[in-house]
Amino acid sequence: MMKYISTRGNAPELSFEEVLLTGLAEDGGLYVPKEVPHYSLEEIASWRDLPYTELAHKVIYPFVEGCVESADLKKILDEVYSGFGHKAVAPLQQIDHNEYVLELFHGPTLAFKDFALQTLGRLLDYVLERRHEKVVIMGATSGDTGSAAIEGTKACRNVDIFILHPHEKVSEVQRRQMTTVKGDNIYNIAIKGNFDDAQDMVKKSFGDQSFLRGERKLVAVNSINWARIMSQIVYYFYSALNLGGPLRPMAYSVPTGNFGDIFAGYMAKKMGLPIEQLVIATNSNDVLHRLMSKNQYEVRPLLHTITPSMDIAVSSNFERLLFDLYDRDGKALADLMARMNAKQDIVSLDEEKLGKARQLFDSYACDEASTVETMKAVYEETGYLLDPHTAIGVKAARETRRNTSIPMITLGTAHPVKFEDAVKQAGFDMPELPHHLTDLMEREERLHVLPADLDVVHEFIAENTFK
Ligand SMILES: Cc1ncc(COP(=O)(O)O)c(C=O)c1O
Ligand SMILES: N[C@@H](CCOP(=O)(O)O)C(=O)O
Repeated sequence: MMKYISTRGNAPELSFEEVLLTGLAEDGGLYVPKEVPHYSLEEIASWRDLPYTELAHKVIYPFVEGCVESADLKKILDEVYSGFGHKAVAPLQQIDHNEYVLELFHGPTLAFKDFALQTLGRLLDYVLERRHEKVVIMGATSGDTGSAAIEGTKACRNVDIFILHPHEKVSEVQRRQMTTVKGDNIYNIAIKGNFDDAQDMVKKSFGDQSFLRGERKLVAVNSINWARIMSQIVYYFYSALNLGGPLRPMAYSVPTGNFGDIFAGYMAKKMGLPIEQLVIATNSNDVLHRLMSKNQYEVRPLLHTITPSMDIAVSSNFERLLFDLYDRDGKALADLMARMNAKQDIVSLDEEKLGKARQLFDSYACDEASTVETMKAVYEETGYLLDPHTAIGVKAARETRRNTSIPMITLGTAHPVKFEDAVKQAGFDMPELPHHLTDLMEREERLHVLPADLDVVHEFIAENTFK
């Protein structure tokens, strides 16, 4: 059975089931697998003809073995991916010679989050029914995680879900995708603050769960929950196998905020998939690009951009990478994280560790003008409209590419229909909403605007959970 350990080295080892039912570790760290499964090129090559769902089972099962029966996992994955709007689940779109966009927006909420959150919702139901327990979910969103988490868990009988988004800082489609879902167990909280405030409140809540009166566990739906990362690894294998991998290497450019999606790519590489290049593509909230290029970690005030989902300053999953860079030394990492989280000083990494990071990753920060230019350029070249987050990935791919004979795959993280401001700025008409969302703009909304005050939020959650 797979065991999970905390990046800060001072929390109990957990099983998958326990990791699924938590968020941060007791010591404030993030859970990672104690040992990562590794596959030979021959073994990976033998998965070449598998449809997405079967490949997902191959990749995910070792992480959940002992907690989820193989046949039950198969049933869950069949259900999840048969609900996607494209038969290939994650199709590749070619935009130039050896250059591709991996379309990850064919799930119900039109962003890559559906891959993991549809699965996570069903896994939660599976274990909570067995345990006869109810939980409270608290999630922070800069636009996409929220709706995907609500869609993924709305049918769960044993869950109350509270999603915090930054008030007036997500797109209208994103907000409506969250606030129009009907359900007595769904609560949308618009925080008068930014995404980092919301994420900070969620993280602090794991440290002190007294507001749940010892009656409920708190569960995370953000990528601090390992179950999110696990499902996101699959599409790296799927896309590589579709382009001749693992017998030839691939390069990936990943629009990055919380570092979850690109960390999944790093995991795929650790598991044996030949990945030659991983590009961290950021918007003007470029804390990771500044760290990678100048060795200066400095959290600056958050900027509100036309790529709201990437408006994130504290990139949670980077800690999981640092844990590996610091040779899985929990004590060293706890010290480093204390300095990084103090936000008073500019923190530098040990040069040798930074060197390792630079071997693994390139980085690029794309401003709004270049984002819009890239949307226009790719449309002119191919007739294909990118969402602005994906455009950042494409721009970063083109600026940092090391070897043009290796396929470069940008993760297409969302559908452009979610981002009217960017689409209009680039001079395009809005694409139509897909069939299941055609009346989205007429549906009734439900949300609660609250100050960015943790006590007020806890009071609201307790009031509604125990009413
Ligand atoms: C559309 C879109 N692109 C990119 C990202 C960044 O992904 P990550 O936070 O996993 O780095 C997000 C949000 O997380 C997103 O919603
Ligand atoms: N970009 C996300 C922010 C949260 O990231 P997560 O992957 O950790 O859930 C969003 O759109 O909500």
